[in-house]
Amino acid sequence: MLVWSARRHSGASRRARLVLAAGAGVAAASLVVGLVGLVAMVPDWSAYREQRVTLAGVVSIGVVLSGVLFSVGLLRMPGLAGDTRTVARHLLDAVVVGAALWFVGWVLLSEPTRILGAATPTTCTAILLASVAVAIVVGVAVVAVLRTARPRRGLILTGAGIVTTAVGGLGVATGVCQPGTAMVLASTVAVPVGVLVLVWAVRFPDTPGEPHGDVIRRGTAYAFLPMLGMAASAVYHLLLEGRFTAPGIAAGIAEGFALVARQYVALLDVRAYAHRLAESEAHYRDLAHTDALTGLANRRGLLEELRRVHQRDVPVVLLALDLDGFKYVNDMRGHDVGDAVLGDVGARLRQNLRPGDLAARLGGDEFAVLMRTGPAEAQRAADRLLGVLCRPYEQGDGIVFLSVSIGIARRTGGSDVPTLLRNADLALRYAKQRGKNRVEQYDIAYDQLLRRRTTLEHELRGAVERGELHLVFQPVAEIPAVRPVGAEALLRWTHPRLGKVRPDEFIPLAEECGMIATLGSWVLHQACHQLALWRAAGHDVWVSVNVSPRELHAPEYVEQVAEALRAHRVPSQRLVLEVTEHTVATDLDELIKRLRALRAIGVRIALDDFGAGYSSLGQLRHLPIDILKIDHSLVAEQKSPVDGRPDRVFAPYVDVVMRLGHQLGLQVIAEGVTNQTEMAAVVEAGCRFGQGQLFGWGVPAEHLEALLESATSPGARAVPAVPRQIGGRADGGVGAPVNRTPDADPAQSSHEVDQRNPTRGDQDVRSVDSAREMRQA
Ligand SMILES: Nc1nc2c(ncn2[C@@H]2O[C@H](COP(=O)(O)OP(=O)(O)OP(=O)(O)O)[C@@H](O)[C@H]2O)c(=O)[nH]1
Repeated sequence: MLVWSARRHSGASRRARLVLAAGAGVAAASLVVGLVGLVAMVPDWSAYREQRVTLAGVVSIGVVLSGVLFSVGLLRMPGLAGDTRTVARHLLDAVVVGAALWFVGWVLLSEPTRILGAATPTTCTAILLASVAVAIVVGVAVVAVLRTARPRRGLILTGAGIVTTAVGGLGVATGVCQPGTAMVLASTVAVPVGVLVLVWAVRFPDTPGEPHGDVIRRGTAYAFLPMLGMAASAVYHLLLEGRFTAPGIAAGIAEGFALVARQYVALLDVRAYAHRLAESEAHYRDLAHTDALTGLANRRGLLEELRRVHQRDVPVVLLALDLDGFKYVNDMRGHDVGDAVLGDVGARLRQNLRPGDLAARLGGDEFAVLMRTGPAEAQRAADRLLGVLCRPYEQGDGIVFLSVSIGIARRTGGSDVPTLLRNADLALRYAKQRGKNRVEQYDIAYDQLLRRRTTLEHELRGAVERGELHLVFQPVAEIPAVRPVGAEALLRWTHPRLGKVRPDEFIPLAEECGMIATLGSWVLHQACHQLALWRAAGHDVWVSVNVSPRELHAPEYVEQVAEALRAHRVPSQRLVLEVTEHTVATDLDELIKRLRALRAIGVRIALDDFGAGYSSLGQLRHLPIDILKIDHSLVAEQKSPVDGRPDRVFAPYVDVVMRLGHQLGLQVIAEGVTNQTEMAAVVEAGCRFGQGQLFGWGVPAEHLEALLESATSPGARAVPAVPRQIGGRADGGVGAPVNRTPDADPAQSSHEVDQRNPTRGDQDVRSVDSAREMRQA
């Protein structure tokens, strides 16, 4: 039956059940032998003393054999069976339990307790062996049940069946030795009951379980129970003045050895566990120091290596690398291609390392190479890496072209790890600033430069709220009458600690750090506010404001301008927005769209710095503008090519631009007019408006108002030329390109401006009211 039921299982489970079936078969056979003997001897049972001893021996052998098979079968059950050490562990546990049980049994059966009294089988020594086998079987069953994960109903039943069968077998062997037949008869019932329970247990599914278990979760506290049982029964035995004979001592020795062996196996388990722990720790440490995408070290790995080399007295150079424009690879080709390129970069770095150097990916498209060498060799290595990393990257559906910027910093006397990292990063930033695709060595001068930039960027963020910004206005004059008709609003920043900050320093910075829109909006409102005040005072003037490419790029800019005009109630024609040729060069279609929208609300558009070199004449034809401002470089005084006389009026480019402007229906303003000769030249070329040193620098609003008043008062004279101030001027219009006026001077104080303030003149001054009037003029 058992064999048949075992076939319902497969693999290890089937094999285990077949062994159990063999055990049950042997147990049944010994039962049959016992019964046959019983039947043969029962008429004169007590007379067959010797034959019964032999029969008890035969049955005991059957019990031992079936006990071994039961133990093996149980230990091979799924959920228990594992490697040799697992089996050894279970077996030793079973011996610990079994030896304790046997010892307790020995105490109870031996003198003086003798619970079986006269029925004690003292003559059949073979039973001793069977009892040991049964004790071990019970131990194995207890351990199997305790060690198997739930649900374990099937295993509990299997254990119960095995124990019942084994105990039944022992009962038969013991009963055969006794003068009466009661015990044999009672025990013969136990064996088939046990086998039936075994058959019943097969109906339950195999238990799952983890034979190896976790050394942390696997407890050995249960071992106290058998020890306590043993100790209590030993004390009890001593108290009754019992003697410890050889079997009792043997059981004690077996228990002791089993416990020691079990501890040894536990120690091996702990050692193996500690080894696994150390291995996984090393693995995770490696992972924690490795970049998953490239397999290079990550930032933590680099830092650890830096700290390590920092303790040694060797030359150390750190290369900081950053791919140029990498975000476009992601944007255009997708993140997967971006990842593949980063992987290739890692591989190229690895292939080009010198022995002992370390490459790392610090994150994103930032890499670093730590070299144990001097700066000259590092420079050569960096140049080589620049070439290697700039080679095309073949990526499935096409080639990716990239360049890289590299900063080099070397460890100097007292510099620590953070300083080395920071210096390499500064050198990298400098390489980026200087146009990318290049190598730069760290220099203290960049450091100061970048520190100042960082300070300025930080301070600029609160400059509007702290009221550190103000506008100055540079007059635009009608020429040759030299009558102010407009003013260009220029932004100035005076910081309480840093003093006056040059516009050509802070405006590009505002562009880069995304503050230009905030500054531009502030300038627009201030300029409109001032325009409203001047108009309320009866001055017929317009104001121009410089607009950055970034502002023009924003779709909401047109609405912002309209809102500013509404808020300050100024006619839109009085506002001129100056865009630079640089803006034109970036995104012409977008620019045209935005300029058209601005003109649609009545605002006039001036193209600043025309001729400085960005836009083509073809583009000019498409640009919806009203005013051309000729760059100062075209206005600058030139000698006549005919006779070389400096006093001879000659402005060929102004002449050309004037014709072009008039052809296109534009007004033209000559910028950077510094003296009478230049004014005469631009007037002769047909230009009627000028701006520059000759007509005044950027002055506070009240000074420009005084200028306007002087121009409109009866008997007013032409505005006198203003002497060039110390240090020149800075054209601080928002969005103005850097260094577009060589004579820039941000340090201009209101005091200086006061001194230069034009006196009221007697020139016949007319007002220019609108673009139409400008055109007529
Ligand atoms: N594919 C990929 N992209 C990443 C990963 N980590 C960061 N990035 C992207 O890498 C880009 C890094 O861009 P930046 O270095 O700021 O800019 P850049 O385009 O390289 O420009 P510059 O450095 O100024 O030349 C960003 O677009 C990030 O989103 C990554 O693991 N995989």
